[in-house]
Amino acid sequence: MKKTANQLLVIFGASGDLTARKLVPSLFNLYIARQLPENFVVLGASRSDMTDKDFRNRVVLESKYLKPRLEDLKENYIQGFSDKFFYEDLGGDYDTHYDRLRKRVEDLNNKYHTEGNIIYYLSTPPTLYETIASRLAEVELNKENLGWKRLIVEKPFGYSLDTAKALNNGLQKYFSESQIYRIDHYLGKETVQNLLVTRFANTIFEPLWNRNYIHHVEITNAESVGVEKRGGYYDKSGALRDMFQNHLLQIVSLIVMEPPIGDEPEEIRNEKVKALKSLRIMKNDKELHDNTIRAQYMDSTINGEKVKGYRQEEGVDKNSTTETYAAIKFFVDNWRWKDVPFYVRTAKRMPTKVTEVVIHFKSPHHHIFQNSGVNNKDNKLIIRIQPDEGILMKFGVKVPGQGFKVERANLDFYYSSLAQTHVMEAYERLLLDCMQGDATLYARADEVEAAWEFVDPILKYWETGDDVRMYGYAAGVWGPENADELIEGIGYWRNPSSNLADDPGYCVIC
Ligand SMILES: NC(=O)C1=CN([C@@H]2O[C@H](COP(=O)(O)OP(=O)(O)OC[C@H]3O[C@@H](n4cnc5c(N)ncnc54)[C@H](OP(=O)(O)O)[C@@H]3O)[C@@H](O)[C@H]2O)C=CC1
Ligand SMILES: O=C1O[C@H](COP(=O)(O)O)[C@@H](O)[C@H](O)[C@H]1O
Repeated sequence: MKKTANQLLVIFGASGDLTARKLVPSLFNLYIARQLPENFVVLGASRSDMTDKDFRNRVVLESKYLKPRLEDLKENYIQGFSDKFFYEDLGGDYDTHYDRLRKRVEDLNNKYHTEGNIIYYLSTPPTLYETIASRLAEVELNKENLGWKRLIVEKPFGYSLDTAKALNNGLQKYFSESQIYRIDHYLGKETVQNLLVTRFANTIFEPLWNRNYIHHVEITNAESVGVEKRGGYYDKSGALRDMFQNHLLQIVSLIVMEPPIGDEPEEIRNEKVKALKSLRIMKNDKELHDNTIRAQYMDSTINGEKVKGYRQEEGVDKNSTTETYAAIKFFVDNWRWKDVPFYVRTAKRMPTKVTEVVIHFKSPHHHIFQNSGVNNKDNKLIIRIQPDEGILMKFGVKVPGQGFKVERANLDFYYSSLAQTHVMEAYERLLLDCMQGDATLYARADEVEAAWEFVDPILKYWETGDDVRMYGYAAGVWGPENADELIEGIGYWRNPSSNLADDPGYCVIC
């Protein structure tokens, strides 16, 4: 196990949803698992007027989100954990009181022997990221003369290519790139990391992982929920910015990348950047029109319950043109992937919550048996990112009896079968990595910018292009019917609810 140095974690936006729902519960799990360093304290900072005691009550003692894996351990650990939390009020706009913050940091450091090592976690609205970095620098809280300093930056990282570049430049004025950790919680998921192991630790997959054997790649990210209480944020973002630009392109980069020399952070990140830079950028309206589909969910009844349409959600403009569904077809311009289409879709209000990667292999080039290679019976490798994390391989077997009738069989691996292995939550894993100075699972500046380069023309086209359509789909179905037209020659996306049948099983919107 790697060593974790003594340190202080300063959370900006400490009164917010993310702190309570994800960050503190993850720290609690690390605490119970004895993975926090011996000397470790948390200083929360935000606009709200709170004492240390109020903050402890809010995020620890009275929190409904602290649910350790072994519930009966909670009572034994919660008081000790809570004693590690402190709070500093930063006033109205995160712009002032940094002398006071510095004094508090120094006092905590001296009292709790955290050796000058500090992580600053920016969990505020993104408009404040640069302000906070600059104010920290003004009071020299970015200096590494005593202990290291790291800055974790939450998503969204920019709103477009230009704003992402501006943010990178802004932060890099005060913190060096090696100090900046851009979080993407999908990279903290075990199954996303396992993409690398599946590819590069098995001789049975990597030789086939190219245009000679792969027909197309399909990625689905579906959520059954709508925008819930985040309508205000989501309406300014949409599916492409919220999920595709970051989480899904990270998955794409792990599928597309060349083998890294080793498992050092920069070796892996260099290959991911190369992969993202090889995505073919769509240049003209025709390409953008033919290869992208956007849609919004409409009101519907799911399991007898009435469900609002997107435009009726709280915080959403009644005439909103923000997409809750995005499906994109694209190509990767390099030696390995030439002419292999990638199909990626992400959406809210789908029939189920699922994220999966499907590698569709080519048909055998000569069909000896009657029905091999027909009715979509080609080999598939299905990597289930969530839920039921695991890997499913579909291959042809002979149907018992006379003749050579081919049917498809499954080889199925579930992560849960590794019973004694505890799978860390994404935020737990990512926080621990940053505490240990491992940036492998964080996005680098050029990686984020390369992802925006690909997404920017699509966003611009959707915002201002001619003949751009916004389709509707009833909440609870697999998106608009015409999204199937994107998939040439196959005619429909895989139905991820079913591992056995590949029939579309779609509801068509009236
Ligand atoms: N919540 C989530 O599930 C996820 C959140 N994120 C990102 O994490 C960050 C934090 O998210 P979340 O906790 O949900 O956000 P919240 O809206 O809950 O706000 C976080 C903090 O920011 C402060 N704040 C809110 N609005 C303003 C403002 N206009 N000016 C100054 N301070 C403000 C609040 O301080 P106070 O209340 O004290 O005034 C609060 O402490 C965001 O960048 C978000 O995009 C990323 C992934 C998931
Ligand atoms: O970043 C985000 O991710 C969640 C989905 O995360 P998951 O781990 O539950 O798959 C999504 O709901 C949210 O809109 C987005 O901001």
